[in-house]
Amino acid sequence: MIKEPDTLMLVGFMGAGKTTVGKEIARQHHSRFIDIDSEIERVAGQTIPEIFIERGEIGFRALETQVLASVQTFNGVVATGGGIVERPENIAVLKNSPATIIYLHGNLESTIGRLIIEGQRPLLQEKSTAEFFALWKERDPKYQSVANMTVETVGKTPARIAAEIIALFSANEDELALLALRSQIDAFDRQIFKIIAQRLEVVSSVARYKEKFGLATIQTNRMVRLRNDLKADFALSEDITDDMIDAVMAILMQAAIDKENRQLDR
Ligand SMILES: Nc1ncnc2c1ncn2[C@@H]1O[C@H](COP(=O)(O)OP(=O)(O)OP(=O)(O)O)[C@@H](O)[C@H]1O
Ligand SMILES: O=C(O)C1=C[C@@H](O)[C@@H](O)[C@H](O)C1
Ligand SMILES: [Mg+2]
Repeated sequence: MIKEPDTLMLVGFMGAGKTTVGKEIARQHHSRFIDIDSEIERVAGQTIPEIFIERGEIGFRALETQVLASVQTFNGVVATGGGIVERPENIAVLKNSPATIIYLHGNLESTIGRLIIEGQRPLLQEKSTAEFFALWKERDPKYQSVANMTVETVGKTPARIAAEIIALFSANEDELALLALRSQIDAFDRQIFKIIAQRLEVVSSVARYKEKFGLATIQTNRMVRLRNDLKADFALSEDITDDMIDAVMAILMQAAIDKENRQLDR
């Protein structure tokens, strides 16, 4: 299916990284890139916020449908706008498209965080958090329904996501389901290590506290209690065994002790 598509189209919620990752795929793969939002701005001679103000969302969606039709055989990477699945006629175009369509899946928390930093998206300004969440839930199955493959983006850099997508070009049809699952696993691994890094940041503050009050780095009672509490909390899980908790906590605690000792120069 994926084999070096003439047209690779990215869909997903606003802020999922379609523009950023699309440009990165084009850079790494030496292909061309087009962004439907930029094309709309070029055709209209206005920015997206201006189009929303002057023509309303309906006017914007009409332009979007027009531009979507014009990029169906674009030779390269196409980044769509987050609302490309809003109109049923666009969904029909995407379902019948000769393009290979990838859904860049993310999570609401990181997406909203990025969009707030950026501003710019009219729908973000006018919707409450609850409405935004509802929009997310409503669009997710629509992106799934038009995509040939879903790539999980949480915790991954744009360069990593781009490389993952390029690697799909040499995969055969049978491998795609497996690669979609691995895409999720790779995202979890990144999240796990990000949380470990955050845990170690807190360890730094603990070290400063211990220094201030002259406490020992190793608090044996707490280390034992921590493991026992975790074992109790995960007692019903078949996968998180006591042995696993002991092994993982041994690594985390050693990393914490090393960090505290480095920091306190002990
Ligand atoms: N994987 C990522 N990790 C960190 N930041 C990212 C990632 N992907 C995108 N970003 C950042 O998030 C912001 C939004 O990204 P981008 O504009 O590519 O989203 P989009 O999917 O094209 O959104 P829209 O549907 O509104 O066009 C940008 O500031 C970008 O740098
Ligand atoms: O999610 C949406 O509906 C939108 C996303 C952006 O890409 C722009 O197309 C516009 O801000 C609307
Ligand atoms: Mg974009």
